[in-house]
Amino acid sequence: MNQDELKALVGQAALQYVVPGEIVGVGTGSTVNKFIDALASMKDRIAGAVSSSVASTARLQALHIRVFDANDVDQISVYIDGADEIDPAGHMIKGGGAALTREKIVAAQSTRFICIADESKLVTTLGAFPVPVEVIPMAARRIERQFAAMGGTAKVRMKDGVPLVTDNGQCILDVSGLAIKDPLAFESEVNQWPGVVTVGVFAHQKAAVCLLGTPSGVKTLTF
Ligand SMILES: O=C[C@H](O)[C@H](O)[C@H](O)COP(=O)(O)O
Repeated sequence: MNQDELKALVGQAALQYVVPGEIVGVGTGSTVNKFIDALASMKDRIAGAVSSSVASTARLQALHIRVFDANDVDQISVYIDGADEIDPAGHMIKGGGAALTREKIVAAQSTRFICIADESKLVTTLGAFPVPVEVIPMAARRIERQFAAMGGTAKVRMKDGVPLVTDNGQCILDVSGLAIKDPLAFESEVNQWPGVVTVGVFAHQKAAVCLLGTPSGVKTLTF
């Protein structure tokens, strides 16, 4: 099975966590796209979705799945999203698709985070994947220096030759060279730096379950 097929496998498997009659929280990315496509098969049995990005909203709406504004919804039972890395405790790095801020908002609004990923995303220690951090552009240089003091190298994410602009009108720093041994402490610290909108370490909103796509099928990890 190739990586795309593994993503489709977990996207389909995530349907078992969707609560009929309710609104489901929907993440962003290539694995979530598989979930959204699978969700279309039960669109008449759910109330709709709260989406974490412009891209996921467009895909949901194209499949005639109703998308609610997060402000119009109270608690969500289940949030389904992918990850760039997940550790054995369910802490994750997210934001490879630049959607980390809205993802963290919808995850915070949800009771259970169900992570869907192919097995390449499971790591012992977070940090081999550069940590995405959404920042206010005028603070980017200062935040780069703060990461340098920690031993990391931060680079502004580019798209088509110019700094990428997120759905929230901000930019992304990708920080390499960090081995994140204490994800909770790391997330708390970076969150306090002026100009940081969201750090792409999800330790306070970690996964409750991870559906991991492997060549021998879906492996379920619970945390
Ligand atoms: O901003 C994007 C998200 O955090 C994605 O969920 C993450 O990058 C994983 O994406 P993919 O499923 O495409 O590997």
